[in-house]
Amino acid sequence: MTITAENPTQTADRRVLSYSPLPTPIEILGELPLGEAREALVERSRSEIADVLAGRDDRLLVVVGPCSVHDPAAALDYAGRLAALAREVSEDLLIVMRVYFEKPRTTVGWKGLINDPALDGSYDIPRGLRTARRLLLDVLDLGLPVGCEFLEPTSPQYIADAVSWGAIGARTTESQVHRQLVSGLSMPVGFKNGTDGEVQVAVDGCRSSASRHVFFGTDAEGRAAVVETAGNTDCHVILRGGTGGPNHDAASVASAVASVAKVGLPGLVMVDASHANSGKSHERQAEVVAELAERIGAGEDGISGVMVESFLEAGAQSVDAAELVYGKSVTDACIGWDTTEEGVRALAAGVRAGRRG
Ligand SMILES: O=C[C@H](O)[C@H](O)COP(=O)(O)O
Ligand SMILES: C=C(OP(=O)(O)O)C(=O)O
Repeated sequence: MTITAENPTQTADRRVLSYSPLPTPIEILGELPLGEAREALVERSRSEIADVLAGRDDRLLVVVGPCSVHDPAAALDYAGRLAALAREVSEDLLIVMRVYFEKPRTTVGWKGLINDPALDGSYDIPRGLRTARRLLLDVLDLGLPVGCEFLEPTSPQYIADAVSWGAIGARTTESQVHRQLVSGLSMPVGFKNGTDGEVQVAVDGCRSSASRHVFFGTDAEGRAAVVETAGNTDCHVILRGGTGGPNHDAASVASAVASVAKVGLPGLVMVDASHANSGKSHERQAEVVAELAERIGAGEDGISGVMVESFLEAGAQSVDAAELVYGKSVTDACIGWDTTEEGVRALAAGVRAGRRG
């Protein structure tokens, strides 16, 4: 039998339907360059975020924005409002916009704007990469740093230069592939606790990613490559609750802080007000944000950051709806803009009160 690229062997790829080439990272970066002004913002904000996460800056990091981006225009509209709010509270809060393009699913579902930008199963990933990168540049132009979850091991090659903070989700926090990836990322990265509520896997993720790793990857030309990384020492834990219930309460935070401190990490964690900490209810999420603001104001230490899922409209809608409501999440329910302003201002007031106390 003749060995060809289309038919390299009889026994492999029996379930692969097709391969189609992606543009290389260098092509996309060349089409949509970061440029000096945005680069300066990314550099500055990464270092400010690292300072907050290590307790060298007494502000609170707030990663806030839609559960997922499905409509770049609505995301940019949101970014314009958030940029103004971020300026208003900048003495107390360091605001990073959640601009999530990759969605890890419990089973199956829409996997985000990069995977399926038309939301219709056409999976135009090259278009998704370009749309995502364009949006990142546009958000940076508003003066707002951006946070993304990294899911596909090669996607950071196309966008990570524009990202100031990264996340590894609950479903991948225990994955060696993702820990290796983080070890080479240039920005601070948060590891979520596992979906079962286990915090140690996130602590282990931080420890693993702080190390040098050698692994399979791709280079900027899109070639398969051996990647060697130096390790990322700016990693932290995110408490998102689990199947056993929430873990945003003071006792859970103190216990997580003890776990991170035990391995020599700064004794600080981020608390996700959404996901299993809100039972995916946006109404409950607003209450969790208010509770966290109150506790920070009362002098509780240990919380360096808060994550909030927020969009223009409250709630969520099905991605399959015939007509989508503008500015409403197609994944998890988000708090709406008015509630977001209230919550962010409450967190800022909490930080001020905590400093006085
Ligand atoms: O943040 C988003 C979701 O919680 C996550 O992607 C899992 O979603 P699913 O359980 O609807 O698949
Ligand atoms: C998927 C997310 O969260 P988690 O990994 O905590 O479920 C998310 O933050 O979008």
